[in-house]
Amino acid sequence: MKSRAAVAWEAKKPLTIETIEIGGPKPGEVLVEIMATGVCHTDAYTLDGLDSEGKFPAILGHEGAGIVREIGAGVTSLKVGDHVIPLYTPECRQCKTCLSQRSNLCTSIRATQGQGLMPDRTSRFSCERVGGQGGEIFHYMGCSTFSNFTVLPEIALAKVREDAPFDKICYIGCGVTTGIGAVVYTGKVWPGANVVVFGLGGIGLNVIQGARMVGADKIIGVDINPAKVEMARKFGMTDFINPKEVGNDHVVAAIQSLTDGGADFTFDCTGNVNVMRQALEACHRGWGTSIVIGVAPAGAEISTRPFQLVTGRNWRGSAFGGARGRTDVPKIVDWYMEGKINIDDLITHTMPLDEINTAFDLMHEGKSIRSVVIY
Ligand SMILES: NC(=O)c1ccc[n+]([C@@H]2O[C@H](COP(=O)([O-])OP(=O)(O)OC[C@H]3O[C@@H](n4cnc5c(N)ncnc54)[C@H](O)[C@@H]3O)[C@@H](O)[C@H]2O)c1
Ligand SMILES: [Zn+2]
Ligand SMILES: [Zn+2]
Repeated sequence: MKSRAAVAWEAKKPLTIETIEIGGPKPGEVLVEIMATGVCHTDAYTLDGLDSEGKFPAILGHEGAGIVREIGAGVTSLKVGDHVIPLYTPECRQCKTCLSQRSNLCTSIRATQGQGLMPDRTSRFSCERVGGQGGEIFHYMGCSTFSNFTVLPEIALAKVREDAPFDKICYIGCGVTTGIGAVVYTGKVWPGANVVVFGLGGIGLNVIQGARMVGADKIIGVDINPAKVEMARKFGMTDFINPKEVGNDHVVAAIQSLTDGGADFTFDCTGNVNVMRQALEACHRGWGTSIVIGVAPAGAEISTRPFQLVTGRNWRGSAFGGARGRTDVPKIVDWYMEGKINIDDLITHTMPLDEINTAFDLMHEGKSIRSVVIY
């Protein structure tokens, strides 16, 4: 069948809208009509050529929501008409990691997903404009939500309730779950905890509302851009520190004085390795935990004095918020529908597929929190 898609032909070039050919779902696969997709920093990172594994031509996009239109042989957990959110972190419930219940990093299709291919090592996408054999276009993060129709393995789709609006819940496919999940699943933040969030962009705001949802006491935001304060307060931030005002060397001391010695939990949502160090050192001696969410530039390294760890601080990371996609994503959709979390105010821009390059411009100019393409 044919589909409209935004194709990334090479790094640092705008996407172009093409009519592509899609192969039907093979055994264990599902054809999904994407109804809406967010545009995330990770898409921009790959399009900017910063992702060493990035492959071109590709159909980017990993933050979608849509409807099952066709199922391949052997698919049992989904049927035509189901509403779904694609998962770049699948949940097979059979691999060593899934069975361990200790991590969400399912390994079942990791190798082929990283190569831009389906589990049988082929692509379902092709386009006449591509030269070479078959005219193949690569998949991206196993999702490729910048195509109106896409094919995913059954284990990479979360089935969600049908009354939830696609143009909002698509954001649960990455940003919302990354931030809220880091609080709920990775950190297991307790009621009354003091929490510090470094970086008040889309991810940081979701950490803040996750902390509020679980009943954190102080929720301290740290950002070099004071324009972020108003929105952060709306989402639950109680205190704000601007490193440019207190002095970068005094950020840790400022946090210690607000939290009676150090935070129970800190979250890096900047991707800056110097900030990651501050976030660790701002943790309370004996038990404080710092969780790295931000993605650092290729080759960057973190450092601190080992004494920080000897004296009981914990340094952890979180991918996709530690959420097990098929199990936890439907619950997060419920939290949205029940009014426990706010997604509407984070979606600052919407546009049709033809204007998808505008979403990247708005992101680079810092004008959007999240742009959503509606098909
Ligand atoms: N781990 C995951 O699964 C995952 C998933 C999605 C995104 N991410 C990463 O999360 C990070 C945040 O994403 P986002 O969409 O919120 O980005 P964003 O650019 O919208 O927000 C970053 C914020 O950090 C602030 N900031 C920058 N330097 C700072 C500093 N030195 N001190 C304090 N604040 C500073 C900026 O002013 C901005 O408000 C990115 O690195 C992104 O790649 C991780
Ligand atoms: Zn993302
Ligand atoms: Zn698995």
